[in-house]
Amino acid sequence: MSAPTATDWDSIITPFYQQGWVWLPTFLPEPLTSALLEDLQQQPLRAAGVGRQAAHLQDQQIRRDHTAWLDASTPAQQQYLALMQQLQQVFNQRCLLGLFDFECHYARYQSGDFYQKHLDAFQGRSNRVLTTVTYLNSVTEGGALALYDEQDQLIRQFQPAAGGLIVFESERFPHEVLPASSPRFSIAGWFRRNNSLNGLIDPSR
Ligand SMILES: O=C(O)CCC(=O)C(=O)O
Ligand SMILES: [Fe+2]
Repeated sequence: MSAPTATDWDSIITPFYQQGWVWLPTFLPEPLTSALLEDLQQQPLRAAGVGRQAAHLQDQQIRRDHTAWLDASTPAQQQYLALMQQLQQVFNQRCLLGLFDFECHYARYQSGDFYQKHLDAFQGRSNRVLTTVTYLNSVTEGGALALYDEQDQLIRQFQPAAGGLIVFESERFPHEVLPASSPRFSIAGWFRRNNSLNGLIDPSR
């Protein structure tokens, strides 16, 4: 697997610095995208929860995807996590974000599945700094990611493209997954800061 060159990192950092998000339709090399998709299909996926306390039925009104956390247990996962570690270093060196670690899960949306508009982090209540979503297959209809600004105005809808990556500031951009009309596979992840949360447990898992 070849990592992006120095100039490629520029094409990530410059737009991110200007707008707080960046969309890279061809981030992952094709062999790694296929290996990850195959790996996802071996994993026991479970109905995703929104919060620890939320009841399952309530969760289902908000999101319908099935997920499995990556734990570096396969070569594909190791390669992906190594690449994201490089990305973490670049963000830390160039944007001084103080990112401390990365967690991510596979997600499968089947036809009709969605994730209602939400923020991945609430100010002061989470140590999630950056959200990343890597798409493992291309979807031509339905299943777009809609990204909104701080005034709740639509910025853009992104149609999942195999190997594509979006990165955005977790506290700043509400977003939603529009109902899928065919299977949609991705890896959603979060770069985190090592905050002390005054006894609050980070609500990520
Ligand atoms: O899959 C996507 O495009 C976004 C998923 C998402 O918002 C999340 O898992 O928090
Ligand atoms: Fe999200």
